[in-house]
Amino acid sequence: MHELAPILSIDGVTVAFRSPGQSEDRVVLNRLQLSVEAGQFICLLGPSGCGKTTLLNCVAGFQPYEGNIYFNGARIEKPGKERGVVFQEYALFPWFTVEQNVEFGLRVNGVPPAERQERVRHYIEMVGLSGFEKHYPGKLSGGMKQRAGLARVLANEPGMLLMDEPFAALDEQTREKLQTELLGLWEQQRKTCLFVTHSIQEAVYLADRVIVLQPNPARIALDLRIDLPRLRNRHDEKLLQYQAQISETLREGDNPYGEHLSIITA
Ligand SMILES: Nc1ncnc2c1ncn2[C@@H]1O[C@H](COP(=O)(O)OP(=O)(O)OP(=O)(O)O)[C@@H](O)[C@H]1O
Repeated sequence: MHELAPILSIDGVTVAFRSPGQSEDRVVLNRLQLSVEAGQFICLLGPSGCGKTTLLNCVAGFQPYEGNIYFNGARIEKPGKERGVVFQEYALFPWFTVEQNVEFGLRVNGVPPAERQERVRHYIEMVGLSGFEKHYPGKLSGGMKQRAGLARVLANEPGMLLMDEPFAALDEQTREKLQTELLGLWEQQRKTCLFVTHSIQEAVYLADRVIVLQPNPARIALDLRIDLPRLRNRHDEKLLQYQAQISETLREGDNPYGEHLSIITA
């Protein structure tokens, strides 16, 4: 049978850090392997400090690593506009309006003015911020800031979205709303997503595939396909079974630092 070539191939990736005052490196990622097919929505879950952000940063091109990461066949060496990163803290310029924030990356990337304007309009509308173009981030709610942050990244039309706990700073109601909106956007474009979260519920609601990492160094303890159509019912029995399976894996984890208590299970 013909196998789809992965769009993202993480092959033997190792990252070690030297903490201040320590004489030895701490290996956070050790020869990690992961293949992601185009269009897949992957959630990375694991105890605090296990290396989720480090892995995402390697794929974003922010973090040097040993081994190989290929995106669309090219080795990742530095950040690139084909990989859009959405952070928890919105990463908006406070002195720019919403539309100026969305336009900024397009200017930097030399997109011609007419196309820039059209893309700004299109993506602001897509995230539901039409009417707020002239507003400054300081005047927006957390959910609206994250919508603006998403529009800013989507406007660059990246091939993949890298999201590091993008909804963690939001209240529960807003978070759930944005999760559903994100899936709406994802259904339209089917971009490959790598999404870091602490929330098991968020992971099973969003993902095609949940990757559970265990720490010291990070290893894949569970690679779980979430085989349910979207939009999912958050109380669906099968969804709750997936949640229980993930909780169980996290409990079984060997975690001498006891940091897994930060995982949100309920
Ligand atoms: N630049 C750095 N220098 C030294 N140590 C680092 C650096 N970046 C990360 N680390 C360490 O690497 C480990 C993994 O960090 P990372 O942020 O990737 O974990 P995480 O799983 O994303 O954690 P969290 O869920 O709390 O965000 C942690 O022990 C962290 O302290």
